[in-house]
Amino acid sequence: MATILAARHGVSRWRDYLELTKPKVVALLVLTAWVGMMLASPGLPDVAVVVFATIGIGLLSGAAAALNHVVDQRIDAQMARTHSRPVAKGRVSSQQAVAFACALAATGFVLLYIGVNPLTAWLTLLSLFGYAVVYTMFLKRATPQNIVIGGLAGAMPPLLGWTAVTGEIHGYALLLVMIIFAWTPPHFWALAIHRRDDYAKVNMPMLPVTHGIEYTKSAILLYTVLLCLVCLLPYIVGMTGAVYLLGSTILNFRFLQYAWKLKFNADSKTAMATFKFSIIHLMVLFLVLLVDHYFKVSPFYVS
Ligand code: HEM
Ligand SMILES: CC(C)=CCC/C(C)=C/CC/C(C)=C/COP(=O)(O)OP(=O)(O)O
Repeated sequence: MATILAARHGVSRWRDYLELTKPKVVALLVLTAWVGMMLASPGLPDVAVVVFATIGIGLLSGAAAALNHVVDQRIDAQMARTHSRPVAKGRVSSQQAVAFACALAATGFVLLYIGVNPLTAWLTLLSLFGYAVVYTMFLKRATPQNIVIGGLAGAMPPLLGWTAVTGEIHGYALLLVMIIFAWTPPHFWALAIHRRDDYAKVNMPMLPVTHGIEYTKSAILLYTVLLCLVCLLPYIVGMTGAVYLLGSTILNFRFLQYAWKLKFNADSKTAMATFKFSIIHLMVLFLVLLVDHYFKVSPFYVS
Protein backbone atom coordinates (compact mmCIF):
# COMPACT_ATOMS: atom_id res chain seq x y z
CA MET A 1 0.00 0.00 0.00
CA ALA A 2 2.79 2.40 1.03
CA THR A 3 4.59 1.64 -2.24
CA ILE A 4 1.47 2.37 -4.32
CA LEU A 5 0.90 5.66 -2.48
CA ALA A 6 4.56 6.62 -2.92
CA ALA A 7 4.38 5.79 -6.65
CA ARG A 8 1.19 7.89 -7.04
CA HIS A 9 2.83 10.73 -5.17
CA GLY A 10 5.84 10.47 -7.52
CA VAL A 11 3.59 10.70 -10.60
CA SER A 12 1.72 13.74 -9.26
CA ARG A 13 4.99 15.49 -8.39
CA TRP A 14 6.31 14.78 -11.85
CA ARG A 15 3.11 16.30 -13.30
CA ASP A 16 3.50 19.37 -11.08
CA TYR A 17 7.04 19.99 -12.33
CA LEU A 18 5.90 19.53 -15.92
CA GLU A 19 3.09 22.05 -15.32
CA LEU A 20 5.64 24.57 -14.02
CA THR A 21 7.23 24.65 -17.49
CA LYS A 22 3.93 25.65 -19.27
CA PRO A 23 4.47 22.78 -21.75
CA LYS A 24 1.89 23.81 -24.36
CA VAL A 25 3.23 27.35 -24.58
CA VAL A 26 6.80 26.04 -24.79
CA ALA A 27 5.75 23.57 -27.52
CA LEU A 28 4.54 26.45 -29.71
CA LEU A 29 7.63 28.54 -28.89
CA VAL A 30 9.84 25.64 -29.94
CA LEU A 31 7.85 25.16 -33.16
CA THR A 32 8.55 28.80 -34.09
CA ALA A 33 12.25 28.29 -33.27
CA TRP A 34 12.28 25.20 -35.51
CA VAL A 35 10.83 27.15 -38.40
CA GLY A 36 13.57 29.74 -37.85
CA MET A 37 16.16 26.93 -38.10
CA MET A 38 14.65 25.43 -41.26
CA LEU A 39 14.22 28.77 -43.05
CA ALA A 40 17.81 29.73 -42.24
CA SER A 41 19.25 27.01 -44.44
CA PRO A 42 18.52 26.16 -48.09
CA GLY A 43 18.55 22.40 -47.41
CA LEU A 44 18.24 20.65 -44.07
CA PRO A 45 20.30 22.11 -41.19
CA ASP A 46 22.81 19.99 -39.26
CA VAL A 47 20.83 17.44 -37.21
CA ALA A 48 23.01 17.79 -34.09
CA VAL A 49 22.52 21.58 -34.09
CA VAL A 50 18.75 21.16 -34.46
CA VAL A 51 18.61 18.68 -31.57
CA PHE A 52 20.79 20.76 -29.21
CA ALA A 53 18.99 23.99 -30.13
CA THR A 54 15.53 22.44 -29.67
CA ILE A 55 16.40 21.04 -26.25
CA GLY A 56 18.29 24.17 -25.16
CA ILE A 57 15.61 26.67 -26.20
CA GLY A 58 12.91 24.39 -24.72
CA LEU A 59 14.75 24.10 -21.38
CA LEU A 60 15.39 27.83 -21.03
CA SER A 61 11.77 28.64 -21.95
CA GLY A 62 10.54 26.09 -19.40
CA ALA A 63 12.84 27.61 -16.78
CA ALA A 64 11.43 31.08 -17.52
CA ALA A 65 7.90 29.73 -17.09
CA ALA A 66 8.80 28.06 -13.77
CA LEU A 67 10.25 31.35 -12.45
CA ASN A 68 7.01 33.08 -13.52
CA HIS A 69 5.09 30.62 -11.29
CA VAL A 70 7.28 31.55 -8.30
CA VAL A 71 7.07 35.33 -8.79
CA ASP A 72 3.30 35.22 -9.43
CA GLN A 73 2.34 32.71 -6.74
CA ARG A 74 0.33 35.18 -4.65
CA ILE A 75 -1.75 36.54 -7.53
CA ASP A 76 -2.06 33.07 -9.08
CA ALA A 77 -3.56 31.80 -5.80
CA GLN A 78 -6.32 34.43 -6.02
CA MET A 79 -7.33 34.03 -9.66
CA ALA A 80 -9.84 31.36 -10.77
CA ARG A 81 -7.77 30.41 -13.85
CA THR A 82 -4.53 29.88 -11.95
CA HIS A 83 -5.44 29.10 -8.32
CA SER A 84 -4.53 25.40 -8.52
CA ARG A 85 -1.03 25.88 -9.94
CA PRO A 86 1.69 23.86 -8.14
CA VAL A 87 3.47 26.75 -6.37
CA ALA A 88 0.29 28.75 -5.70
CA LYS A 89 -1.24 25.67 -4.02
CA GLY A 90 1.98 24.84 -2.14
CA ARG A 91 2.46 21.41 -3.76
CA VAL A 92 5.89 22.64 -4.90
CA SER A 93 7.75 25.08 -2.65
CA SER A 94 9.35 28.29 -3.98
CA GLN A 95 12.80 26.88 -3.25
CA GLN A 96 12.07 23.66 -5.12
CA ALA A 97 10.68 25.58 -8.11
CA VAL A 98 13.66 27.96 -8.21
CA ALA A 99 16.12 25.04 -7.94
CA PHE A 100 14.24 23.27 -10.76
CA ALA A 101 14.29 26.42 -12.93
CA CYS A 102 18.03 26.92 -12.29
CA ALA A 103 18.77 23.29 -13.21
CA LEU A 104 16.80 23.62 -16.47
CA ALA A 105 18.35 26.98 -17.29
CA ALA A 106 21.93 25.87 -16.58
CA THR A 107 21.52 22.67 -18.63
CA GLY A 108 19.88 24.57 -21.49
CA PHE A 109 22.53 27.29 -21.50
CA VAL A 110 25.45 24.82 -21.51
CA LEU A 111 23.83 22.77 -24.31
CA LEU A 112 23.36 25.90 -26.42
CA TYR A 113 26.80 27.33 -25.63
CA ILE A 114 28.72 24.14 -26.40
CA GLY A 115 26.43 22.31 -28.83
CA VAL A 116 25.15 25.30 -30.84
CA ASN A 117 26.94 28.66 -30.46
CA PRO A 118 27.52 31.35 -27.79
CA LEU A 119 25.34 33.94 -29.62
CA THR A 120 22.27 31.69 -29.41
CA ALA A 121 23.03 30.81 -25.79
CA TRP A 122 23.25 34.47 -24.73
CA LEU A 123 20.20 35.57 -26.75
CA THR A 124 18.11 32.76 -25.25
CA LEU A 125 19.26 33.66 -21.75
CA LEU A 126 18.34 37.28 -22.51
CA SER A 127 14.84 36.11 -23.52
CA LEU A 128 14.50 34.22 -20.24
CA PHE A 129 15.50 37.39 -18.39
CA GLY A 130 13.06 39.42 -20.49
CA TYR A 131 10.13 37.19 -19.60
CA ALA A 132 10.90 36.08 -16.02
CA VAL A 133 12.36 39.36 -14.75
CA VAL A 134 11.47 42.34 -16.97
CA TYR A 135 7.90 41.23 -17.84
CA THR A 136 6.85 39.19 -14.81
CA MET A 137 8.51 41.15 -11.99
CA PHE A 138 8.12 44.69 -13.34
CA LEU A 139 6.09 45.38 -16.50
CA LYS A 140 3.16 43.10 -15.65
CA ARG A 141 2.54 45.07 -12.46
CA ALA A 142 3.41 48.50 -13.85
CA THR A 143 1.59 49.27 -17.10
CA PRO A 144 -1.23 48.07 -19.39
CA GLN A 145 1.40 48.08 -22.16
CA ASN A 146 3.07 45.20 -20.26
CA ILE A 147 2.51 42.55 -22.91
CA VAL A 148 3.28 44.84 -25.84
CA ILE A 149 6.80 45.37 -24.48
CA GLY A 150 7.15 42.03 -22.66
CA GLY A 151 5.91 40.19 -25.74
CA LEU A 152 9.34 40.68 -27.31
CA ALA A 153 10.75 37.85 -25.14
CA GLY A 154 8.14 35.38 -26.38
CA ALA A 155 8.69 36.58 -29.97
CA MET A 156 12.42 35.74 -29.94
CA PRO A 157 12.44 31.98 -30.71
CA PRO A 158 12.48 32.23 -34.57
CA LEU A 159 15.56 34.46 -34.25
CA LEU A 160 17.10 31.99 -31.77
CA GLY A 161 16.47 29.19 -34.27
CA TRP A 162 18.02 31.25 -37.05
CA THR A 163 21.17 32.16 -35.10
CA ALA A 164 21.48 28.52 -33.99
CA VAL A 165 21.96 27.46 -37.61
CA THR A 166 23.85 30.45 -39.05
CA GLY A 167 25.52 32.14 -36.07
CA GLU A 168 24.19 35.48 -37.38
CA ILE A 169 21.24 37.82 -36.87
CA HIS A 170 19.46 38.21 -40.21
CA GLY A 171 16.73 40.64 -41.29
CA TYR A 172 14.49 37.74 -42.38
CA ALA A 173 14.57 36.31 -38.85
CA LEU A 174 13.63 39.72 -37.47
CA LEU A 175 10.54 39.70 -39.72
CA LEU A 176 9.44 36.45 -38.05
CA VAL A 177 10.01 38.07 -34.64
CA MET A 178 7.88 41.03 -35.76
CA ILE A 179 5.02 38.68 -36.69
CA ILE A 180 4.88 37.16 -33.18
CA PHE A 181 5.39 40.60 -31.64
CA ALA A 182 2.28 41.94 -33.46
CA TRP A 183 0.33 38.72 -32.75
CA THR A 184 0.86 38.79 -28.95
CA PRO A 185 -1.45 41.71 -28.00
CA PRO A 186 -4.58 40.29 -29.71
CA HIS A 187 -3.65 36.85 -28.32
CA PHE A 188 -3.42 38.01 -24.72
CA TRP A 189 -6.02 40.81 -24.64
CA ALA A 190 -8.73 38.44 -25.93
CA LEU A 191 -8.09 36.23 -22.89
CA ALA A 192 -7.77 39.27 -20.61
CA ILE A 193 -11.27 40.44 -21.67
CA HIS A 194 -12.67 37.05 -20.69
CA ARG A 195 -10.74 37.12 -17.39
CA ARG A 196 -11.10 40.85 -16.68
CA ASP A 197 -12.60 40.41 -13.21
CA ASP A 198 -9.83 38.02 -12.15
CA TYR A 199 -7.19 40.61 -13.10
CA ALA A 200 -9.14 43.45 -11.44
CA LYS A 201 -9.37 41.41 -8.22
CA VAL A 202 -5.57 41.15 -7.97
CA ASN A 203 -4.93 44.73 -9.15
CA MET A 204 -3.07 43.78 -12.33
CA PRO A 205 -3.15 46.77 -14.71
CA MET A 206 -4.26 44.75 -17.74
CA LEU A 207 -5.80 46.81 -20.57
CA PRO A 208 -9.44 45.72 -19.99
CA VAL A 209 -9.04 46.70 -16.30
CA THR A 210 -7.40 50.09 -16.85
CA HIS A 211 -9.08 51.20 -20.10
CA GLY A 212 -12.25 49.10 -20.25
CA ILE A 213 -13.52 46.29 -22.48
CA GLU A 214 -14.54 48.45 -25.47
CA TYR A 215 -11.15 50.16 -25.67
CA THR A 216 -9.43 46.74 -25.50
CA LYS A 217 -11.61 45.38 -28.30
CA SER A 218 -10.61 48.35 -30.50
CA ALA A 219 -6.95 47.74 -29.65
CA ILE A 220 -7.31 44.06 -30.59
CA LEU A 221 -8.85 45.00 -33.95
CA LEU A 222 -6.10 47.54 -34.68
CA TYR A 223 -3.31 45.14 -33.70
CA THR A 224 -4.90 42.43 -35.87
CA VAL A 225 -4.80 44.84 -38.83
CA LEU A 226 -1.14 45.56 -37.97
CA LEU A 227 -0.49 41.81 -37.82
CA CYS A 228 -1.99 41.39 -41.32
CA LEU A 229 0.33 44.09 -42.66
CA VAL A 230 3.42 42.67 -40.94
CA CYS A 231 2.55 39.23 -42.32
CA LEU A 232 2.82 40.64 -45.85
CA LEU A 233 6.44 41.71 -45.36
CA PRO A 234 8.08 38.27 -45.82
CA TYR A 235 6.37 38.02 -49.23
CA ILE A 236 7.14 41.61 -50.24
CA VAL A 237 10.88 41.23 -49.54
CA GLY A 238 11.04 37.91 -51.43
CA MET A 239 11.67 35.77 -48.36
CA THR A 240 8.56 33.63 -48.99
CA GLY A 241 6.49 32.61 -52.00
CA ALA A 242 2.90 32.15 -53.15
CA VAL A 243 2.12 29.27 -50.77
CA TYR A 244 2.84 31.55 -47.81
CA LEU A 245 0.92 34.47 -49.31
CA LEU A 246 -2.17 32.32 -49.81
CA GLY A 247 -1.96 30.56 -46.44
CA SER A 248 -1.26 33.69 -44.40
CA THR A 249 -4.01 35.63 -46.19
CA ILE A 250 -6.61 32.98 -45.32
CA LEU A 251 -5.44 32.83 -41.67
CA ASN A 252 -5.32 36.61 -41.30
CA PHE A 253 -8.74 37.04 -42.88
CA ARG A 254 -10.14 34.59 -40.32
CA PHE A 255 -8.35 36.40 -37.45
CA LEU A 256 -9.81 39.70 -38.68
CA GLN A 257 -13.28 38.12 -38.72
CA TYR A 258 -12.86 37.12 -35.06
CA ALA A 259 -11.54 40.57 -34.08
CA TRP A 260 -14.39 42.28 -35.97
CA LYS A 261 -17.02 40.08 -34.33
CA LEU A 262 -15.44 40.74 -30.93
CA LYS A 263 -15.70 44.51 -31.47
CA PHE A 264 -19.08 44.80 -33.16
CA ASN A 265 -21.11 41.66 -32.60
CA ALA A 266 -19.76 39.76 -29.60
CA ASP A 267 -21.52 37.25 -27.40
CA SER A 268 -20.22 35.82 -24.13
CA LYS A 269 -18.03 33.26 -25.96
CA THR A 270 -16.39 35.48 -28.59
CA ALA A 271 -13.38 36.65 -26.53
CA MET A 272 -12.37 33.11 -25.57
CA ALA A 273 -12.97 31.87 -29.13
CA THR A 274 -10.69 34.66 -30.41
CA PHE A 275 -7.99 33.69 -27.89
CA LYS A 276 -8.20 30.01 -28.93
CA PHE A 277 -8.10 30.92 -32.61
CA SER A 278 -5.00 33.08 -32.04
CA ILE A 279 -3.09 29.95 -31.01
CA ILE A 280 -4.24 27.98 -34.06
CA HIS A 281 -3.42 31.01 -36.24
CA LEU A 282 0.20 31.22 -35.10
CA MET A 283 0.76 27.48 -35.21
CA VAL A 284 -0.63 27.06 -38.73
CA LEU A 285 1.08 30.25 -39.95
CA PHE A 286 4.48 28.87 -38.97
CA LEU A 287 3.68 25.47 -40.52
CA VAL A 288 2.72 27.31 -43.72
CA LEU A 289 6.09 29.11 -43.63
CA LEU A 290 7.74 25.70 -43.51
CA VAL A 291 5.69 24.25 -46.37
CA ASP A 292 6.35 27.40 -48.43
CA HIS A 293 10.10 27.08 -47.78
CA TYR A 294 10.34 23.46 -48.91
CA PHE A 295 8.05 24.12 -51.87
CA LYS A 296 10.37 26.94 -52.95
CA VAL A 297 13.46 24.73 -52.83
CA SER A 298 11.66 21.76 -54.49
CA PRO A 299 11.94 20.95 -58.22
CA PHE A 300 8.22 21.87 -58.63
CA TYR A 301 8.89 25.53 -57.97
CA VAL A 302 9.08 27.83 -60.98
CA SER A 303 10.28 31.35 -60.13
C1 HEM B 1 4.09 38.31 -23.10
C2 HEM B 1 3.51 37.58 -24.05
C3 HEM B 1 2.38 36.61 -23.78
C4 HEM B 1 1.40 36.67 -22.84
C5 HEM B 1 1.17 37.74 -21.77
C6 HEM B 1 0.61 35.46 -22.96
C7 HEM B 1 -0.43 35.12 -22.15
C8 HEM B 1 -1.06 33.90 -22.12
C9 HEM B 1 -1.97 33.47 -21.11
C10 HEM B 1 -2.38 34.29 -19.90
C11 HEM B 1 -2.36 32.21 -21.43
C12 HEM B 1 -3.32 31.33 -20.64
C13 HEM B 1 -2.52 30.34 -19.89
C14 HEM B 1 -3.36 29.40 -19.08
O1 HEM B 1 -4.59 29.32 -19.26
O2 HEM B 1 -2.74 28.74 -18.25
C15 HEM B 1 -1.70 31.84 -22.65
C16 HEM B 1 -1.85 30.64 -23.28
C17 HEM B 1 -1.11 30.24 -24.34
N1 HEM B 1 -0.14 30.97 -24.98
FE1 HEM B 1 0.37 32.88 -24.59
N2 HEM B 1 1.10 34.71 -23.99
C18 HEM B 1 2.17 35.36 -24.50
C19 HEM B 1 2.98 34.94 -25.52
C20 HEM B 1 2.85 33.73 -26.14
C21 HEM B 1 3.75 33.25 -27.16
C22 HEM B 1 4.93 34.04 -27.71
C23 HEM B 1 3.32 32.01 -27.51
C24 HEM B 1 3.87 31.06 -28.53
C25 HEM B 1 4.64 31.38 -29.52
C26 HEM B 1 2.15 31.70 -26.69
C27 HEM B 1 1.44 30.53 -26.77
C28 HEM B 1 0.41 30.19 -25.95
C29 HEM B 1 -0.26 28.89 -25.95
C30 HEM B 1 0.05 27.71 -26.88
C31 HEM B 1 -1.22 28.93 -24.95
C32 HEM B 1 -2.21 27.83 -24.54
C33 HEM B 1 -1.67 27.11 -23.33
C34 HEM B 1 -2.61 26.04 -22.80
O3 HEM B 1 -3.67 25.77 -23.37
O4 HEM B 1 -2.25 25.47 -21.76
N3 HEM B 1 1.90 32.77 -25.90
N4 HEM B 1 -0.92 32.89 -23.05
C1 LIG C 1 13.73 31.71 -23.35
C2 LIG C 1 12.42 32.19 -23.83
C3 LIG C 1 12.15 32.12 -25.27
C4 LIG C 1 11.56 32.69 -22.92
C5 LIG C 1 10.15 32.99 -23.18
C6 LIG C 1 9.38 32.26 -22.16
C7 LIG C 1 7.91 32.15 -22.21
C8 LIG C 1 7.43 30.95 -21.44
C9 LIG C 1 7.06 33.00 -22.84
C10 LIG C 1 5.58 32.80 -22.86
C11 LIG C 1 4.80 33.97 -22.52
C12 LIG C 1 3.63 33.69 -21.59
C13 LIG C 1 3.03 32.36 -21.42
C14 LIG C 1 3.16 34.70 -20.92
C15 LIG C 1 2.05 34.58 -19.92
O1 LIG C 1 2.53 35.03 -18.71
P1 LIG C 1 1.53 35.60 -17.65
O2 LIG C 1 2.24 35.63 -16.34
O3 LIG C 1 0.92 36.88 -18.11
O4 LIG C 1 0.36 34.51 -17.67
P2 LIG C 1 -0.13 33.53 -16.55
O5 LIG C 1 -1.06 34.32 -15.70
O6 LIG C 1 -0.83 32.42 -17.29
O7 LIG C 1 1.08 33.05 -15.81
